[in-house]
Amino acid sequence: MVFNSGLRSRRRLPPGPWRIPVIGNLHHLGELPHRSLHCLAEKHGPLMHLQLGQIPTIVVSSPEVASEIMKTHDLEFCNRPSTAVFKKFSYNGSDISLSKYGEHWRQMRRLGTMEFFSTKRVQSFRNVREDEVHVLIQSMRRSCTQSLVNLSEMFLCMTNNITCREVFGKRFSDDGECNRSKHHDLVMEVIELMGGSSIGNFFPSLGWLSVITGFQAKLERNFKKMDEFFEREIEEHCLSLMNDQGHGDQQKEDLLDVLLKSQKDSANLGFSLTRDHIKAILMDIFLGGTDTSAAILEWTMTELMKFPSTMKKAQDEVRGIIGNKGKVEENDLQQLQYLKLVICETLRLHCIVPFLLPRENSKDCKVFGYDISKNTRVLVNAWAISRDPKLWENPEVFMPERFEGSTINYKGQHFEFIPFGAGRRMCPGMQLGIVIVEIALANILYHFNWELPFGMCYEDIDTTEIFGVVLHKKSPVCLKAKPIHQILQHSSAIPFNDYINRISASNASH
Ligand code: HEM
Repeated sequence: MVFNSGLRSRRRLPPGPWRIPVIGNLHHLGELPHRSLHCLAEKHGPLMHLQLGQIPTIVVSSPEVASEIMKTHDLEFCNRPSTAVFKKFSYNGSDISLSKYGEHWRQMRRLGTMEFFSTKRVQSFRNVREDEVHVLIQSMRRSCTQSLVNLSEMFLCMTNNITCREVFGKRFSDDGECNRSKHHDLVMEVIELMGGSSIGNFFPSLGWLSVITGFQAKLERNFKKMDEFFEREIEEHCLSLMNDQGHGDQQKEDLLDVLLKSQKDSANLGFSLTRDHIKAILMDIFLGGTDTSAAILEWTMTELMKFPSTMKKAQDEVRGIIGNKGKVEENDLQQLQYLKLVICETLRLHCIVPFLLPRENSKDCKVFGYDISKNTRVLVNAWAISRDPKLWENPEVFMPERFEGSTINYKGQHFEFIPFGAGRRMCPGMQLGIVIVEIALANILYHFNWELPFGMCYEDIDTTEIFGVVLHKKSPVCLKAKPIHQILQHSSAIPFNDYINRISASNASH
């Protein structure tokens, strides 16, 4: 079924409109023919028109057009589309990430920027992150004696625990291990639903079919559980604030404390913050903060295992700088310049939010000479842009050195590399997410040597990507961990640096 393109033909969009048979592909965004989109982009240029069901959509695959959309015409293109799933989980557009552009979004984004994404706030959670990384390292130590370490699973648990502590001031898996809690599973189900696609996303007039397929019921069930979880925590926090057991100390405040205080202080805030607004922001933080950092860690370890000399260089750096201090702390991160390049390269090669979040234009406009009608959906294919051979030398190769001395960074100024998006709707949680990745990665490289499971060689490492809102690895990263300090204990006569050299040499000989 093909509908009117919605694009006026004064200058036709090459090569379109492409009509993707979405009916056969409704289950999951991951099944959208992403790789073929990449090929089409290569063949047909930087701007492609697709007709996804009833929704006119353009896919942007070049930095020039991305810059037109997210810089020159940012104001016209900074709306988010409204789908059934987005509406539900954003409490009808009450949040930051999925709300329509306008006064409400501006107020919420300002509140976020001032109160929870600021450098000061990010630093106030330093202890939380360092504690949870310590828990991660201890859990890895315990599990590595018996079996392979499932890093994918542990990274997710760690990021979920960090988010819970930042938001609610407590951990939900209280056994002191890096384990799953029931909230963890719930968050993962919701993220999957967000990445999935119901028929209503592409054929709004057929939205009722979601009831028959069971999608609607699943949506309602998960939303209800998440909402009940938030309600319980809000009630508990309100009670403790009423009893004046709120911490008072800004260093110890959790994000829900901050939101509840802002709600009380609505005169200063300039608008009234409702309970739905608060729950919508909590949803943003859970969905934005959990899966993304875990996926970056998962891909970084995969690439480091594929490139042992890069692994050695990163380990040498961290061990050389930290010496026998026993752990990496956040104060040390500034010195770990190579580690930062490694993370940049992971973000380039495995763009974690491959299509960014979808945008929509609020009025008719002209981009690169093409007329684009109001309400056209825009997907920026940041994944394809950061692997484009016209922009990157050997784009499929993991090579952190390419960023050495380069002015290109991920802060939204360089459109060939936009893993956090750009413009008004750029990710505000970048700092919060990156510091988790840095501190966790630095510590796992410092504390362990990593080996592939017995009988496996580097060519066997699976790098198949699963496309959802977040780009995951098809198979989990399971590795053999050799704790450095155990080796040290067994031969205490040899100085630490000799050990480091010896261990690094054994790593390099792989
Ligand atoms: C570290 C990994 C992360 C990555 C790769 C990432 C990526 C993104 C991307 C690509 C967007 C869409 C930008 C656009 O449309 O131009 C986005 C938006 C957003 N992210 Fe992140 N993000 C990360 C971490 C976080 C964290 C930790 C939080 C919150 C705790 C967060 C909260 C948000 C919010 C609220 C938005 C919506 C902004 C708006 O629409 O105004 N993100 N993120």
